[in-house]
Amino acid sequence: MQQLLDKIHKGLIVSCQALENEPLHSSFIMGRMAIAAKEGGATCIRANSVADIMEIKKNVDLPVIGIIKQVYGQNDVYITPTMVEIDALMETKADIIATDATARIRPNGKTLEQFYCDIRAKYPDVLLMADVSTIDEAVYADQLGFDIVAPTLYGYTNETMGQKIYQDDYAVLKEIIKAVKNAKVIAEGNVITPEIARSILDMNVHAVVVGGAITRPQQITKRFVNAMQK
Ligand SMILES: CC(=O)N[C@H](C=O)[C@@H](O)[C@H](O)[C@H](O)COP(=O)(O)O
Repeated sequence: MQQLLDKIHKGLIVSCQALENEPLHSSFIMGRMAIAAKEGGATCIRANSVADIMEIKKNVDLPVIGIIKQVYGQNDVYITPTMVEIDALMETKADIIATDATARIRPNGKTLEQFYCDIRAKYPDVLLMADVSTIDEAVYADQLGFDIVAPTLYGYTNETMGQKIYQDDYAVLKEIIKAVKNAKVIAEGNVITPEIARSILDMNVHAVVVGGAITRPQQITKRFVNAMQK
């Protein structure tokens, strides 16, 4: 466990994800993305779905943070929301499992605390990453016993919609780093330039996750087009 955390310390984690509605949706392509990330120096991959994780593990020997994005009806919790997705991720031998750790009630009516206890009862040793959206949620996830806390959902909940990690001189991230006592803090979400990644690394985070700015060409293209139209 500690060995794995050491391995990813201060490194770049590349999120290789493309949902059904995205142009690169394909496990084959995500596997190639992971190879490219490794060639570039990434220390870890974050990936969504059993198929993508299996393909990525076939192609690279880097640790993988596994998630399953699954929407249940009208419920807003979609990152590894229930035990069904945890069980499936355990089968893939994902090295770390990430889940929504916001204060929202989960699809099956469970609170985060109930869900956390269920996971720990069944898989006591799994490395768990909490995807949170606020400072309070980061503190709570740390108190529950999550190994890693990340502001992945900052900007994606009703309370935080549209906020970006780099705004206000990284105020929210800085507060999370200060408030979290035991878990490792990993920066994730809207790290869109190497300069932002560098600034964040200097703030005593364990590692940095970059997704779209590396693996979503539609986002990269848009950023160029927007800049050129100014
Ligand atoms: C909010 C949500 O569902 N985030 C997802 C979580 O896994 C991914 O779609 C993001 O790409 C990932 O968090 C990395 O962030 P960014 O792509 O901004 O570097």
